[in-house]
Amino acid sequence: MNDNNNKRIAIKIGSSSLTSAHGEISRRKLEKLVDEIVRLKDEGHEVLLVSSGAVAAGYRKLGCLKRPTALPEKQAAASIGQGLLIESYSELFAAHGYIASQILITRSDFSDENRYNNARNTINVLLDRGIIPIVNENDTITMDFLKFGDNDTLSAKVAGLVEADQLLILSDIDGLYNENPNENPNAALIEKVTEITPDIEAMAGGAGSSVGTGGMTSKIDAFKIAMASGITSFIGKATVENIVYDAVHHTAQGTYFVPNEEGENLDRKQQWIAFHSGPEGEIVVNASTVEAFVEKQQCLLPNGVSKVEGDFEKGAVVRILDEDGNHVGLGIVNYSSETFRQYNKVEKEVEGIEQVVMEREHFVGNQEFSFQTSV
Ligand SMILES: Nc1ncnc2c1ncn2[C@@H]1O[C@H](COP(=O)(O)OP(=O)(O)O)[C@@H](O)[C@H]1O
Ligand SMILES: N[C@@H](CCC(=O)OP(=O)(O)O)C(=O)O
Repeated sequence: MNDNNNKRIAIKIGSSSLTSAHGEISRRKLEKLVDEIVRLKDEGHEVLLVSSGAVAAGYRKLGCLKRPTALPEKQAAASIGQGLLIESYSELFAAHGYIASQILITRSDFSDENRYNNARNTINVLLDRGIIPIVNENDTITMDFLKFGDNDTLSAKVAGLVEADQLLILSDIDGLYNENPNENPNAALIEKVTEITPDIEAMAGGAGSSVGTGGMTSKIDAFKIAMASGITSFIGKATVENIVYDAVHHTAQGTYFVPNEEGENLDRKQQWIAFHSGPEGEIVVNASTVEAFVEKQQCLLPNGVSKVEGDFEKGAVVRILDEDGNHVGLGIVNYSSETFRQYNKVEKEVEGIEQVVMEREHFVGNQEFSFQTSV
């Protein structure tokens, strides 16, 4: 085992891998996964869980016969199920001498950079002290349009936040198939992906069970985020014996997503810009600026900005477009929209406007991350 390379492991477990078909926690499924996670802990790994299952574990006790679809019922079910889930995890880990902790987050916690960094500090303290943090979206209080929406992309974002060495997504399927296996029983398993191309995206379909949420589509979105953050990830079947241990050691059946070493490796600030910030406006830049700034990595100068959309302050994240409206990237601007407008109006001479519109380390090129946001 290579301890140094695989020290910090993030594991996402889907609803169907934790609950029975009748809307209850499956003690047997949970016990099996906890036992395998304990084996990693005993080997010295730090482990963070992103666990789904709050709605699936709670709807029956709320009096619903199947997983509710209306928001208030789902939120009420999550309020019951989340407590039960954490209680079960805590008991099972405690039997092996480990402590579990609960972290519930909403998208707005991450869109504020200070709160984002604060979450990281908290999780790092827990991991450093051997605790197993268990993350879920705060389903009970989050409105649909403010949601991360699925725990697949949430797990990749949290893995990036804490600089995990690996992300394992455990599901009810043993990997990515070249077609949705629900629709084509002859679909073939893909063992390794080094780049998420449109062909790979086209393979992914929706959820397979009545409790699953994002299906393979949100998992591919998650792997895109993980790869852009330089994290190797895996998807495999939660019920397979020793899946956790074997996946960490790259011997499990499933699909591994391995980032290209020369590819993008967004640091934490760039991850925040790309996945969490939410741009506040747009700047349109001319063709020679796209070439100079993006391709040749030169400075982005004020006279390259031909148009500004929206109202934003200095320090805001903005979307950069070319003059044909194509997305060029996202980044933090050194001037407000007001200053840009004045500069363009007053013959390019505004006091205080200096040379650089955006620092390179505050720019993320070319990636459009548009994910679904409803559970
Ligand atoms: N190309 C594909 N390869 C594998 N599974 C796929 C594919 N397209 C769609 N799926 C479906 O995605 C399901 C897993 O997602 P989901 O039901 O959301 O599970 P979870 O609760 O673990 O997140 C699989 O059971 C399968 O039915
Ligand atoms: N946050 C929700 C689960 C959202 C989700 O992504 O579910 P799943 O597709 O089962 O991983 C819950 O705990 O019920």
